[in-house]
Amino acid sequence: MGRGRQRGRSQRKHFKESRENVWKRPKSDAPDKPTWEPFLTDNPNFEEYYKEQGIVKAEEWDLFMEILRKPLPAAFRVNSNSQFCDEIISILENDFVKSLQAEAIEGGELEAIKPLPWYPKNLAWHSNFSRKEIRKNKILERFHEFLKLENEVGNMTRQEAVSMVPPLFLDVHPDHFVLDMCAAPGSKTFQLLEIIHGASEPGTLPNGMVVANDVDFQRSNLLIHQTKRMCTANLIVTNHEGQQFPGCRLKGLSEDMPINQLSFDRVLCDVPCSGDGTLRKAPDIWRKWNSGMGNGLHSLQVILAMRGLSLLKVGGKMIYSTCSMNPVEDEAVVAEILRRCGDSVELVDVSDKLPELIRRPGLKTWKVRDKGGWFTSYKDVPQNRRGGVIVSMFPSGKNLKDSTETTQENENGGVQDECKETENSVVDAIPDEPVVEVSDLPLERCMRIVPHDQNTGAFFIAVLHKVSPLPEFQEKPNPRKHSSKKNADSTEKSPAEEAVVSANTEPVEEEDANNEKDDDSLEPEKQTTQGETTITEEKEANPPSQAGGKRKVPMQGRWKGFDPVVFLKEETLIDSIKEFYGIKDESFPLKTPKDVQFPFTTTTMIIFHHPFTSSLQESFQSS
Ligand SMILES: C[S@@+](CC[C@H](N)C(=O)[O-])C[C@H]1O[C@@H](n2cnc3c(N)ncnc32)[C@H](O)[C@@H]1O
Repeated sequence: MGRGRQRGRSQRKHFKESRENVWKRPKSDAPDKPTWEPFLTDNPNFEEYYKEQGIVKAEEWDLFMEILRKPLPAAFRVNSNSQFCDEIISILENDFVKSLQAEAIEGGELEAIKPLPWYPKNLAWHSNFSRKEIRKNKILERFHEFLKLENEVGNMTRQEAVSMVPPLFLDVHPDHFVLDMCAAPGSKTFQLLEIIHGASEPGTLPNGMVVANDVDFQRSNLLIHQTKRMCTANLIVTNHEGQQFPGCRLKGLSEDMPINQLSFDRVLCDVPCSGDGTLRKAPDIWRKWNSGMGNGLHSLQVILAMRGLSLLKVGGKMIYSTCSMNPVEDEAVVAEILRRCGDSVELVDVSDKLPELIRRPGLKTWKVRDKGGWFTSYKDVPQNRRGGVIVSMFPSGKNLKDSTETTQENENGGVQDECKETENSVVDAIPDEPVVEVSDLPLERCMRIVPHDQNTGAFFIAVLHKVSPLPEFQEKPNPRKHSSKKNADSTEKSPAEEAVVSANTEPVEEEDANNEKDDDSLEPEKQTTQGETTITEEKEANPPSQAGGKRKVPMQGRWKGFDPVVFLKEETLIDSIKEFYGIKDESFPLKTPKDVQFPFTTTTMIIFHHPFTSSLQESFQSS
């Protein structure tokens, strides 16, 4: 057994043990025994911040906090492409639900697993059992084993309920080219692949494809691990800074077809964020949270979204989403990209879609906080705070004081006149009162899901439609301006802000947390082939810089992560697989030809796991 695998096991054990103990209270009969304290579920800064932002109505506040402090119910999805999909739903409905209901009636306590009412075709479910209950109850134990096994083979996926929402609003079709810009650990990529494969006949490949990108190569391992359960040939995984994602060229299928610039029908921009929507699942965020976390990510989020829009086809749609409730990471980012894009991008009203999903309209007004205090308008931000607090964080996106001064110099119009001039904002100002900026962009079309709406985590989603090419200067990434390392807007980091590095990523489901292997040797290729289409990078992206704090840069050169191709070397193992699948030598030669290197044969074995064996077999044999 390799060193990497051993280390992985012990990491997993340690991880599990620490997770088990998170909610455990010290036993009164063993006071001297060292035990884990439960995580604090208090943070005065958090409470003050969200009260001030009016994230929920005053009368909802106590319920909001109460639910935030409760552990999150587990949620999972049945893979709609699995050949066992109907069977699995039937087992859930007729076996587990009924047995649990019967037990609940007898014992009066257990709550049965339930489908999520807003997810189509009863494909997504949630259950609300503690680990203790699982250990004590035979049906739950059996259910847990079932879930683990089906998850492993790709028939089911554990995924936080609200994280399932963005792909549902993206309106993906099987022939779409989709870019998932910040994709790891890949739960939404998996959903996108399900849609791409949705209509294809067994043995055929759909025309669409998903390019799943993440800057973090270690998290990309999880992405590969997650998506390989789909057995798809319609996925490319890339390791770029999303804001520098390179322009790609599609090589024509025939000589008379010109080379085309690759643009995407759909883009999912599920950005790194402060992650306070995942507090119920990752309670350590209670301790780390501070308002600087959101401020420090705002600029990166804007440039990621802008690059997504520039890679989007005219007529295409993009989702901007975060698992944060913070308006500086949510509405402020959407407002800024709408301002930058002018009439070329619209915020889509999706209020009639998925009516059973409870959500709230986006905010029109918010404030910005940093160590210096609260600011209602950029004009109030002192010079020495302007490194960390920038103008696009405010509802107007403008430095109203500067404009007002100009207006006042010309005539006595004051702020009200400025208000007329400001296309995208309304400003309520009474002399000597703080200015309250209210965006008049249609931000109510964004949606925010808060935990007490339907016992979930929190999420923010905006659907954008590119109606015409972006203003020319917004179409291309500007390496100088857009490199996150050099981004002056987000340089000021408080010590607690550094904590964002661990909080800004959607937490990985426990089962996914152990996929490391450290002795792999697959060279990443500059050219990737998908079907007959060759995708060539137009240019090398700039050297990767640090995104969103002290993020590790992706490994260049040798692939050091999880190897998606397993090399089988033992003849006996190969023979047993041949026997199991009934593979005949003449139809699919597996023996190593004398003049061919061994990996040729072993790669063939991997392709054999692929459901589209016949078509791949043909192209493989002819190559
Ligand atoms: C919220 S998580 C994405 C969750 C993922 N969409 C899913 O559903 O499984 C954000 C991801 O963005 C990645 N990330 C951070 N900075 C990035 C950048 N500049 N470009 C691309 N990805 C980035 C992180 O590594 C992280 O995996």
